[in-house]
Amino acid sequence: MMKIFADENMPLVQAFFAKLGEVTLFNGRTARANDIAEADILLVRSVTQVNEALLAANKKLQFVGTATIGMDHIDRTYLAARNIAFSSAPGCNAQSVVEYVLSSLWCLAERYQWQLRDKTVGIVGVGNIGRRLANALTALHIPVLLCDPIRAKHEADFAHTDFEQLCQQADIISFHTPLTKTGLEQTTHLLNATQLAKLKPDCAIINASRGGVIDNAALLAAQQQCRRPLVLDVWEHEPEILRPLIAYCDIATAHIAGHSIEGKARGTAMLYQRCCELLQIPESAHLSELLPVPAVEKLQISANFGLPDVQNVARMLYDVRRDDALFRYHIEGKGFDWLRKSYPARREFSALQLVGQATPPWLSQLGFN
Ligand SMILES: NC(=O)C1=CN([C@@H]2O[C@H](COP(=O)(O)OP(=O)(O)OC[C@H]3O[C@@H](n4cnc5c(N)ncnc54)[C@H](O)[C@@H]3O)[C@@H](O)[C@H]2O)C=CC1
Ligand SMILES: O=C(O)C(=O)[C@H](O)COP(=O)(O)O
Repeated sequence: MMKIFADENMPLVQAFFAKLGEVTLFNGRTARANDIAEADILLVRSVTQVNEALLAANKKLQFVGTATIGMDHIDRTYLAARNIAFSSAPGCNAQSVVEYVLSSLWCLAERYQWQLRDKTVGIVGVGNIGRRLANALTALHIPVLLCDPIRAKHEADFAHTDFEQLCQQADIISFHTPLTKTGLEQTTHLLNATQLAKLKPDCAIINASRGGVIDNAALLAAQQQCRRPLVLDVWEHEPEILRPLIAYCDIATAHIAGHSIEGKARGTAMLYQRCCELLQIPESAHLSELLPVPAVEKLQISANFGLPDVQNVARMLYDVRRDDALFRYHIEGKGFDWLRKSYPARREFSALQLVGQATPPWLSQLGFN
């Protein structure tokens, strides 16, 4: 019987994988080689470094899956050398991150009395998340600048703004790149002391990508010099983050931007589908049948429903201030990993059906059903 080892924080892993083999759960942050030496299939999330140190003792491993978008914790070169099949879950929680950013923008606009339509949002990294965010902001009539040099190289019609220019022009910058450490477009410390000095004095920074995309020490120094609006979901050296930085954040959260129920569950479902393909067996479990029924399924809207109302409806589903309050209350005591493991349920906009005579088309651009 197949031995499947899965991170204990993967939702629905028994529901999906129990028919494929014997499922054993493990602590993703502390897992060592002996813990998973018997695995035929290894399913992880972002906190497990999958490399030779972890896998050298396991000679039978056939497949590694990460139920995440980011892959910076996976040594893909080593897996290829061992001829171990690999899959991530591209886009699984992209909408969840977009809704995190939208909630943060509405929170900042309220706090600083901004009119978001008067602000230009620079999106750095325009893949699954960045493009969805750009669509949503456009639906809200918020101007955007797009920075993605890799897409610019391959897509003649991509409206690229280079990073230097974006830093000088944007009123708000949101990062959505992978964390890469090599290559011409590497993103480690993409926002460093030099670039920070070039931002508009009140340019807001939002990071829900990876902590290392921003030099956190330089960010702290810059904030101490001249405090700007700041939203951090990801931090360098998680879970041992730079604690003094928290006081300089408007919103501080524990790497939970992608943690909607749908976002995490889609990750498990995508790995299940990939395993079924590899094992050449038909899928017998389906996400639509396994997601819990939302507390609020439908909302009747009238012809008067407009953009100001969407913020109120969105806040009913998710208000990032909840996560910020939890973070500040528990970070010193129960800590970063506890905050992630015990993350309260959060449903995506798609869980709510807005019913009306003529629902505005921009609602679907925001992710509503
Ligand atoms: N905070 C959280 O909970 C979550 C964080 N993430 C992070 O967000 C990242 C992005 O996610 P997706 O949009 O789904 O990935 P994606 O791979 O679809 O898009 C990333 C985009 O960044 C671009 N890029 C790479 N290097 C760049 C550079 N130097 N400057 C500008 N653009 C660059 C790529 O060309 C690509 O279009 C993930 O790699 C992951 O690290 C993803 C999900 C949840
Ligand atoms: O998908 C990604 O990439 C993320 O950053 C996930 O939100 C990470 O979630 P965990 O695997 O750390 O629970």
